[in-house]
Amino acid sequence: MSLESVRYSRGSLAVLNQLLLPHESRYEPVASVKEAWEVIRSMKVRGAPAIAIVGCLSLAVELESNEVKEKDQLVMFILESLEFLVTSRPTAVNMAKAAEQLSAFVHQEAVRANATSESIRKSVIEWAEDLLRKDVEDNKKIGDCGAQHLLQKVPGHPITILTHCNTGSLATAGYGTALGVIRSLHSMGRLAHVYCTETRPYNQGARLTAYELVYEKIPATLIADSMASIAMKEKGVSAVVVGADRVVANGDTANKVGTYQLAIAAKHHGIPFYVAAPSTSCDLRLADGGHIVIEERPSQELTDVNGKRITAQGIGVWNPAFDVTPCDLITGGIITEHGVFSPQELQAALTKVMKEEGKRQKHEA
Ligand SMILES: CSC[C@H]1O[C@H](OP(=O)(O)O)[C@H](O)[C@@H]1O
Repeated sequence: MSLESVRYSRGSLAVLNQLLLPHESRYEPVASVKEAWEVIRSMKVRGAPAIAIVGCLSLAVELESNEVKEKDQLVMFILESLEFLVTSRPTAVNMAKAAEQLSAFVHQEAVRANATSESIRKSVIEWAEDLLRKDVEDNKKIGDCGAQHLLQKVPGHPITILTHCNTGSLATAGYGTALGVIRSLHSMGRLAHVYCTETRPYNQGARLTAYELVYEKIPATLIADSMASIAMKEKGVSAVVVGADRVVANGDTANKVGTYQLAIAAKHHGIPFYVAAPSTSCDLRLADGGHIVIEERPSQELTDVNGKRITAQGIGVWNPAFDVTPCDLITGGIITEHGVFSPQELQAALTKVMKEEGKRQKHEA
């Protein structure tokens, strides 16, 4: 069994088919951008960071294996491929952000003196490989920084966490975001227990998070989504920590559907509510959550269980894959690889980091 969402070496990419977990651990090859689009759309691969990583690595694999194109043709192929990958799923920002950054990078590379098809092809492959490496580094920083923050701010140790959906190694390149905080607390010996919600209708919690927690022998209990409020009331939950698909400028956060009601329940019980997200999941171009496109998925995900219909024909179905938690309900803060910020602090903090990063890159160029 494995917890790696992707297996990559230059010229070769395989993804763990998460639709089969926890019963079967099957890696499926992805040899092209088109195949990546399919595995993302079908949710064989899911999770905001993992979507961007698989998308960009699929381009790298296709560039590695195809004959080298003429320079202008190559640039056009790369730009069109990235544009296509962004259409696979609209709510998580990571793929769109990576596509925008990689497109700008390709334009820069293409106008360098002595730029060739080969130099462009190689630099794009290396960019995609850097994304994979950096995600694991970011997640470990999120985990440790979030754990330290919780130990300082949250009363009552060891700590009990309630989390939603799957934000672990199966949603990222490894370690995870909210589940990264849980991993870090566990490795410090300061985690009492985890309550993970089943997360209907895809069951990321029941099928994926429970699998990760059992795999690493982290003490945890699975609850139905409907049990979250009573768990907060009766199970000594110290904090709620969830992931994110898109955190916008004012701190409003799109995450798996059901997150919004967890934040409302946490507020009612006086339990701090945290979002754990890398800066790659932050979109400062959107002022507030009202601008986030919410993906609606096929009705069969609600009407069927294991391929068998459980509801009457003719019933209407609404299946939004995400909801938006307003920033005022994110009472604990937003845990990033750069530190923990209140929703009000986030935009200035990330803008400062981006400026410093820009200066560093200019200095290195
Ligand atoms: C590491 S954040 C993962 C994030 O993505 C999940 O959505 P999906 O399973 O539909 O891709 C969920 O919202 C998680 O919080």
